[in-house]
Amino acid sequence: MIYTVTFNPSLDYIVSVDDFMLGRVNRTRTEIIYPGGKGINVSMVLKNLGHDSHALGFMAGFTGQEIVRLLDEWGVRSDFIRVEQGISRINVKLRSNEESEINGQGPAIAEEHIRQLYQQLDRLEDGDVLVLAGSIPDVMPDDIYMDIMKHLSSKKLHIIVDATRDLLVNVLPYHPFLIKPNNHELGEVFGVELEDKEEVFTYAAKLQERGARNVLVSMAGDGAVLLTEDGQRFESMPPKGKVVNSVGAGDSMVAGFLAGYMEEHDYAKAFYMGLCAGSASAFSEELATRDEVLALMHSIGK
Ligand SMILES: Nc1ncnc2c1ncn2[C@@H]1O[C@H](COP(=O)(O)OP(=O)(O)OP(=O)(O)O)[C@@H](O)[C@H]1O
Ligand SMILES: O=P(O)(O)OC[C@@]1(O)O[C@H](CO)[C@@H](O)[C@@H]1O
Repeated sequence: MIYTVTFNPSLDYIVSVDDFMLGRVNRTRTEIIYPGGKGINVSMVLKNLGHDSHALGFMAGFTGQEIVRLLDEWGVRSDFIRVEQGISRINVKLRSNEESEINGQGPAIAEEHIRQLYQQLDRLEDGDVLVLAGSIPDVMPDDIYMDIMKHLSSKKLHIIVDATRDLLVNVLPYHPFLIKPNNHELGEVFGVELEDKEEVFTYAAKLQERGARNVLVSMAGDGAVLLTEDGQRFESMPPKGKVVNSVGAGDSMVAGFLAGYMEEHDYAKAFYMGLCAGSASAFSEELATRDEVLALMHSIGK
């Protein structure tokens, strides 16, 4: 079974505004609400790709209830731990001449809630996949993903981590199966700005030296690169298309990679399916569907 954990789910309020102006009353042209948070997006795209998963994490208040309801409607099984205080975030995604985002902090999670998560994770079995994705509420220590990996280290799991800075770096000694920073997040770890693919490979290799098994680095409109544990290197520009809504493109890439890997245990298939799932989400209002992903793979000869 695949499990995703989203510590900090959200309702994504995606609005488009023509010529947004700071300091003025702006009116939306379109508005839509989706359940969000990185692990949740991974679960939703996996569902679209034909793979069931179990979404775990924490939720609070009326927004939390709505996230669970929307996931249920999507056909994603979830078992979120309810936090009594505060509400799950509403993250604002503004589409105008540029894309801007305001992401909330999320409710505080108490020791007791973490204990409940550990109880759920103790049910994982050898061969299961665990996706730890997204930010954690501000008040939490940034070694929580590491602690979870340490706790589960006696099991043979495939653990995927999509996080930034210390939250990501701390897990490396526990050999995550896959990490997926974007090029800016990878650069941030080393205090450099990375645009060029060769440089990205160099720094991805440094994360492998520190313990990551496979390193997938997304580069938005410039595609992605992958360094595998068996020494293969893949790089590609994305398929062609018009960007409509890139929220969740990175999560779609993680879901596509996972689906491709599970279907054929082949890194090439995983890489291209990840790449095209990212682009398919970026090219449509909603998250990628299987047909869209396969059509884009076909368009690049994969
Ligand atoms: N403008 C674009 N054109 C084509 N493909 C894109 C574009 N933006 C994203 N993608 C696809 O999605 C993948 C992931 O995108 P990106 O690098 O933006 O991830 P991310 O920064 O983790 O995104 P997010 O945090 O919004 O989920 C890219 O590698 C690419 O395949
Ligand atoms: O604040 P975080 O946890 O880093 O990111 C949260 C978020 O921006 O990530 C998803 C897109 O990747 C959105 O659904 C969600 O709003």
